Amino acid sequence: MTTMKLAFDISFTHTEGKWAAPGSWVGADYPDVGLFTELAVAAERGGIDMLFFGDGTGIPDTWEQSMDAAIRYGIQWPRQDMSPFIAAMAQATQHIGFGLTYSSTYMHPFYTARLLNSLDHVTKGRLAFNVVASGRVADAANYGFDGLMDHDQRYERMEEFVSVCKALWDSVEPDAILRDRSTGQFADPSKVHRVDHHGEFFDVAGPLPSVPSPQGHPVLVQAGASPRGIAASASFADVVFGLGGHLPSQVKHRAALDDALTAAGRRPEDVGILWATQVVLGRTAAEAAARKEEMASMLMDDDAVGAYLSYNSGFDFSVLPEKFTLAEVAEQIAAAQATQSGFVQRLIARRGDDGVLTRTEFFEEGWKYATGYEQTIAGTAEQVADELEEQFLATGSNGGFMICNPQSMPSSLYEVTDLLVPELRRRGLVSERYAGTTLRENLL
Ligand SMILES: Cc1cc2nc3c(=O)[nH]c(=O)nc-3n(C[C@H](O)[C@H](O)[C@H](O)COP(=O)(O)O)c2cc1C
Repeated sequence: MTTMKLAFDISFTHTEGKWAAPGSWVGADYPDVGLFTELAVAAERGGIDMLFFGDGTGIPDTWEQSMDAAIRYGIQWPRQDMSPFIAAMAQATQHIGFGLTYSSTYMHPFYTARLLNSLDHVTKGRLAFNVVASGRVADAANYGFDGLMDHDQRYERMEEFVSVCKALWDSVEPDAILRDRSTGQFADPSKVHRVDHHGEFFDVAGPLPSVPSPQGHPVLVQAGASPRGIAASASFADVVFGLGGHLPSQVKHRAALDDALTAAGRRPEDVGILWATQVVLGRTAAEAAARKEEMASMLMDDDAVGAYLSYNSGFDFSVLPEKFTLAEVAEQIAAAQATQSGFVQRLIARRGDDGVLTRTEFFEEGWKYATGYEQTIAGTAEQVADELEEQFLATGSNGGFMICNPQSMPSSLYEVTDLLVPELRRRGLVSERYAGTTLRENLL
């Protein structure tokens, strides 16, 4: 049987009030590298295939065009560049992989390809690159853009970005380095090639001034969920990061990806989806249910919720009237070239798009979305495993789960490694040990 892969997204261990949650950041403050290293060691001991870090570089300021709410409440901010942290975590571990995010909308492929090549060396072949098409205005302003690039153009740029990275990673052939002490020849010039790329977005000469890394190319991850985003996944992703928590949407996403892969001349069975999934585990169902309720009870101010939603959608929800329909909001979001997936689409999937909603209802739903309350699977290890098994089977047993948004760290990780993983292993759903030495061998 194909086994389920397990990744753990620890991008947000400290934002949205989680820095102060019981059991969180005990004895350490974000971004203490010691706690991250402790997490990596514990995740590896518990059989997690990959620790994952999303990224965003702006302070949310879409809400009322101000960053005050985000700073006051610690909404999606602060965020470190995780690459040096991954280098540290890799030194304390041997098997677990690391997923690092950079934006193809703002970064340059030469710099990125070179950095990721070095990280693949430092991790000994345990690196994944999550390529994102940033849909956040606050990020744009850091890179000299005064607004968002057109939605589909972000994906045109992403595809070119990735093809340049791949050409650079291939520009030094795996056997180009000779290190022949007897002749003094270091490398074979016939195996090092210029790239000479001239495209719509980038001009890059190459080659990469680097030694080929253990994986050659890091594992490529992509998360776009719109039709154009899925087409981009189909063109290059090794594994897709998909929104979980709503099985009918997941089944649709899987089918759309399969069609896009076939159209791109690739085999659907070669590209798994890791479903973003939130879990709360308890030794009893009642304990888990009570802990899930704690998530929603830690109520945040409307400003904090608005800062979160507006940043992630690229749309200022403070302009909403007292009453509106979701169809009207979705239309305004599309007109603003903001993301076409996420909270509003999720709400439409649940409630339809023609019912009237008040602002208060919208922000209550928004807080549940921000905390992941609605889609959190709470229960004993057996109950959570039942749910994951059902989702895995219904989506083609291809990929696995990205456990996201832990309530508190490190305690939420220990619940997964100590309660859930043993149950999934007992069912033969998760393998007993790492299959190989590189992330590509373990995750794909
Ligand atoms: C599961 C998931 C994770 C994402 N992670 C990030 C991230 O870490 N940083 C970021 O800038 N964008 C992230 N995105 C945003 C996507 O890269 C993309 O911009 C967004 O989904 C809009 O594209 P779409 O309309 O094709 O979905 C994520 C999206 C999804 C669905």
